[in-house]
Amino acid sequence: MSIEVTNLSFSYGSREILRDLTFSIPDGTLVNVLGPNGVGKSTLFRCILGLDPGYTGHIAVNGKDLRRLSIRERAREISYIPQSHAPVYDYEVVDVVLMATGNDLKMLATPGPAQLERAHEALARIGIEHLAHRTYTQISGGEQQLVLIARALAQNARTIIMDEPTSALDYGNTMRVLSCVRQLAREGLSIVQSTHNPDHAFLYSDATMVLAEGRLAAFGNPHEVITSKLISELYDLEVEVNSLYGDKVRVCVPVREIERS
Ligand SMILES: Nc1ncnc2c1ncn2[C@@H]1O[C@H](COP(=O)(O)OP(=O)(O)OP(=O)(O)O)[C@@H](O)[C@H]1O
Repeated sequence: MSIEVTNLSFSYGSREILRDLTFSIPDGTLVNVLGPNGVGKSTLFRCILGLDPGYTGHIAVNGKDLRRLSIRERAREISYIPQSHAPVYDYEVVDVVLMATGNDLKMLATPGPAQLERAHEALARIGIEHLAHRTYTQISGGEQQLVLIARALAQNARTIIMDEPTSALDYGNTMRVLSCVRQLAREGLSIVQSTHNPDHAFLYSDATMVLAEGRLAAFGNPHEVITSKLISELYDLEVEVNSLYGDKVRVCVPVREIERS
């Protein structure tokens, strides 16, 4: 089991954000987390990453109690791709990826040929080896996102957490990044990503987790979880889920907009 969360609650001061969440994410699963702005998706990720240690309950990553892992041990189990970011790396792309390979080095040791090979392998795996010697701050937002995925891969962790990985991307890059992420899950990695687009959950997830008012409102197969009723209530908007291509794919439509036109 990649991630096991039991009775997780978390508060900022007296404000409870997450209330009694219990769920398990098996290996090789792509999970999309849906929920309105401010519901606690990033907070949940921060707890699982060990960045908000003040939670109650129990979190195990790849069978290991999160509280017992050092920062270095956590980095071996789980990698993180943050929400859209201001690029700070004025380095070559390959060096940005190389930085993630340090978790298996001794203290103060510098990366060597093995780590460099791993960085190039990760770039090749994501199909962006041609960017290796470009300056990170001078490539596009979509390319930067792909570099961050390569960086997460080079970290060699079995579990990847992605906080709205496509929020800054155009349509083409969004689909390319999500498709790449799905392929990685098929190869055995566990990936948990937040999204604001339920259509993406239909297209690119094995399971959908829905957070509402601090609680786990639903978790399971996207076709069973994402219903017109749930999405309408979640976003306070009249939405109808429609089926396309013999129900191979479903899409959400805000019906009021159609009635007006
Ligand atoms: N450091 C903090 N101190 C106090 N409150 C915080 C802090 N960080 C986040 N919050 C609050 O906790 C709640 C959950 O925030 P969080 O960022 O987890 O939501 P989210 O679901 O990821 O939102 P979004 O979809 O907008 O990114 C919000 O109401 C937010 O204002």
